[in-house]
Amino acid sequence: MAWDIPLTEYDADSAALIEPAAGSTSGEVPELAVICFFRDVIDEVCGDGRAEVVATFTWEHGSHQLFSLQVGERRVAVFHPGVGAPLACGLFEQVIATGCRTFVACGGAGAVVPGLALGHVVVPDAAVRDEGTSYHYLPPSREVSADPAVTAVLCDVLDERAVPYVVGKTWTTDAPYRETQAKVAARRGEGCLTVEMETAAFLAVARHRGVTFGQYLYAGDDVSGETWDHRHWQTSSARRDLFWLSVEAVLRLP
Ligand SMILES: O=P(O)(O)O[C@H]1O[C@H](CO)[C@@H](O)[C@H]1O
Ligand SMILES: O=c1cc[nH]c(=O)[nH]1
Repeated sequence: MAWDIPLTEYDADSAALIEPAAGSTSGEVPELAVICFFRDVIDEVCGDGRAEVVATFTWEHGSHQLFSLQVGERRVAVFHPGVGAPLACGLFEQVIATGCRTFVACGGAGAVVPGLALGHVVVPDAAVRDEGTSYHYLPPSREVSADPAVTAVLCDVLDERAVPYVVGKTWTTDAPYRETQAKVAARRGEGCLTVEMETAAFLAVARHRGVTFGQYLYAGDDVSGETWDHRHWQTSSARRDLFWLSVEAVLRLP
């Protein structure tokens, strides 16, 4: 059955009316950036003047700061993208327009497969596009893949640090409260390890804008069983570790 769905009407030919504006900057913007979903870790690492604020992006709900963090001899930008693909990609677009070119994101995700322990690291090499944002950046397709060269660098960092991980597909959804048992089983059947809300869209924007992007996820809550297991996933110590692994990875990306 063919459905008449607006999201399939990708327009590759005409220019957008609104281009993302660079944020007003108050310092030098690093080319390397970590997109960090963990507010607690950003506060700990960048808060109270520990990193310089080099740009601010204001949306209706509030402001997002772009930090410049000194790491050894180099500087890495850090920002929280908000939750969900439209907002996260809006911020991603603005940060690209402000000058960052190479990105590693770190975030949490639900475990779709049983046995993925809390905190276990997942490197997504593809994402199922069960969200809307990516369809405005790439022609319709079921999945979008990550850049294998970037995935290889992210894996090298984990190998060198002896961090256990798995490489695989993630399911990007817009509706975390509509992860039904049947949907979870179907996504598991097509090879998904995790579910989250941004990866497919980030990959699509990165490809459209020609910037380098990779992502680390950690297994948080568990949606693989008959009932949801919260696992207190937002208290996992994996978050801080994943942030610093992301810093290390972005410093290695060309
Ligand atoms: O913990 P983070 O990385 O935010 O990840 C997941 O959790 C949020 C939903 O609660 C979405 O952002 C989803 O991707
Ligand atoms: O989108 C998400 C994120 C975490 N856990 C879920 O079950 N879904």
